[in-house]
Amino acid sequence: DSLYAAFGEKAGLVRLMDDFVQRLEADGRTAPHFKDANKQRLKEQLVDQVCQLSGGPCVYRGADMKTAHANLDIRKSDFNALVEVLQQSMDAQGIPFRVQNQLLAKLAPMHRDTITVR
Ligand code: HEM
Repeated sequence: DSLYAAFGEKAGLVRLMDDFVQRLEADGRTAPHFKDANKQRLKEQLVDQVCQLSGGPCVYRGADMKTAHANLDIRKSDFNALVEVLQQSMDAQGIPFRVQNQLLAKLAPMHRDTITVR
């Protein structure tokens, strides 16, 4: 079965990203970064991006990761905090650990383009 199916297809991803962005705004480590973000657009782009990455029928049309994060002050610790919040969110949605790790493996290499402060 595809990873997309394991995430509950489009409806599951919409639920996940709603919850994820809410947690990003609530967590003291990530909140400052997302204070001025367009949360609705961000959620939609995350749904499309993860839908495509997980083998779903979507096409991600947002900015490439380097461009999207270029003007943001993102450190390795911020990246790690975001991944931890995503894990909390996937736990809350009942996503199996094995499935969580399959997504995290696809996101991990993006540290190169999203961490802007070395
Ligand atoms: C695997 C890691 C990451 C992925 C997959 C990811 C994904 C995305 C996507 C898809 C967008 C939307 C691009 C667009 O609208 O065209 C975005 C924007 C953004 N991301 Fe990330 N991101 C990652 C890491 C981070 C980290 C670590 C932070 C900060 C803690 C961060 C903060 C932001 C902010 C503030 C925006 C802009 C929102 C706005 O201005 O409306 N991202 N990201």
